[in-house]
Amino acid sequence: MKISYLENYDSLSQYAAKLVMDEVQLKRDLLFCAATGNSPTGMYAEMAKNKSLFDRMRVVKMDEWGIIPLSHPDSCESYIKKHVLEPLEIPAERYVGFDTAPESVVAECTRMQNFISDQGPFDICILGLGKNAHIAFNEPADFLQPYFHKAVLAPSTIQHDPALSQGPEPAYGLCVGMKDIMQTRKVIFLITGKGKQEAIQQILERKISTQCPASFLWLHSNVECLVDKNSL
Ligand SMILES: O=C(O)[C@H](O)[C@@H](O)[C@H](O)[C@H](O)COP(=O)(O)O
Repeated sequence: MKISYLENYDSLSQYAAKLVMDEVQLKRDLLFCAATGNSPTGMYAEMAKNKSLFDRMRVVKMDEWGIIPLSHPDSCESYIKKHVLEPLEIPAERYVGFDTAPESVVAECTRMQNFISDQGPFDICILGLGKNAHIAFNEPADFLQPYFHKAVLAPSTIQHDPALSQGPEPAYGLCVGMKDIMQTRKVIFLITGKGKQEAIQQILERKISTQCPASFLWLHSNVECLVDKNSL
C-alpha cells in the first residue's frame, strides 16, 4: 500500500481524481466500483470537470443500505446519481446498481456476484474508511465475506446515516465482498473525515486482522492510500 499524506480535503480530492483520470486514459471502458459517503464526493466533482474522459467508463455501485427505498435522498443510489452518474453523464446501460430492499436479498447478491464474475475484476475501486476501520460494509468481525453479501451493520455505521438510525426496522447493508476488492486492479483508498484516528492507527500498525478490515489492503499490490492530514 502506497500512502500519501495530503494537506487537506481539496488536495486529496484533486490527487485522487488525477489517479482515476490517468487510468481511464489508458482504458476508456474501465469498470469503476464507486463508494458513496463524504470521502469521494470532492473527487467525483473533480472528475466531472473532465467528464468527456468518462464517455465509456462503466460504473458499479459498491454498496447500499438495506431498508430505505431506492429513491430516498439518503440511499447510496441517490448519492451515485447526484455525484457520479449525472455529472459524468453515465447512461443507464453503463451503470450497474442493485435494489435497497430486494424481495430476495440472496437473489440480489447472487445477481451482483454473477455480474462481477462475468465482467470483473474491477479496474478501479474507490474506498473510504469507516470510523471502525470498515471498507465498504465489510465490518470488523471474526470473519470477513469474500463475495457480495448482506452485511450486518455496526452501530457506528448506522449512526453515520440519520435515515437508518431513525428507521423502524433493523438496518442491514448489501455490499461487495473482500475478494472482489482484493482482485481489483487498482484500489484508491481515501482517508478523510473526523473520528478516524483510531482506525488509521490500526492500519498503520500493519497487522492484518478481520477486526480491521482495511488492514487487508496491505495484502493488495496496487493500493494508493491518500490520507487527509486533517484526519490525523
Ligand atoms: O459509504 C460507502 O459507500 C462505504 O460503504 C463506506 O465504507 C464509507 O466509505 C465509509 O463509511 C466512510 O464514510 P465517509 O466517507 O462518509 O467518511
